[in-house]
Amino acid sequence: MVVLTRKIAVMGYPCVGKSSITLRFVKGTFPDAYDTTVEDMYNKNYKYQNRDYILRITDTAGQQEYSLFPRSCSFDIDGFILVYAIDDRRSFEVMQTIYDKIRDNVGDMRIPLVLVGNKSDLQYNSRSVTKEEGQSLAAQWQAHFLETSAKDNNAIQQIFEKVLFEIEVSKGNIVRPRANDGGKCVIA
Ligand SMILES: Nc1nc2c(ncn2[C@@H]2O[C@H](COP(=O)(O)OP(=O)(O)OP(=O)(O)O)[C@@H](O)[C@H]2O)c(=O)[nH]1
Repeated sequence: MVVLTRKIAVMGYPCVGKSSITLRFVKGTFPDAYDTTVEDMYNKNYKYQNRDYILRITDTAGQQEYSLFPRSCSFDIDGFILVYAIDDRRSFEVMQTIYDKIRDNVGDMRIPLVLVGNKSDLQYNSRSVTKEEGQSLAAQWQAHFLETSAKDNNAIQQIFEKVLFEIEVSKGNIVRPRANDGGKCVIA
């Protein structure tokens, strides 16, 4: 049996839910207490489109505008998940800076990347970034966009499936569907 290894980095401002998203996906749990991450690495066996994967997920320490780009994300990462929290405007504003640093490290080609607005469960009380703003930023990057809640387990699995889809497209294993294909993808 062939098992494919794919490396994914989860990046973003502190306290936006990077660890919570990762733990929700890897272990199915939501940690109650907030614990600042230095850097954690998780492995998850995952089946996607009839292929078996080991996903190696790096949950990075939160990045501010002037943080150094984590060495662990400088090379050998197949796809990125960039997370902000919809109730934290600052966390959205640093997304472009983090994206620019990824580009500096990875180069010019299209980067397999998903932009995530987390904490969607707070949308009625404390939203400070609109869904349209998230969509528009992701469109500029030609990236996928999702609003999620690690707390409510909303759209978490989709984050990882979308990044995996982009990774496989970039490796030529899946052909991106054309607009008139009715959204079906073709396994190469
Ligand atoms: N309401 C709500 N709270 C969340 C959600 N996800 C995470 N949190 C809370 O946000 C806080 C930070 O979550 P973490 O997952 O530790 O965030 P992080 O981005 O990994 O933080 P750093 O390690 O400091 O960078 C914790 O109190 C979580 O319980 C969510 O979807 N909804």
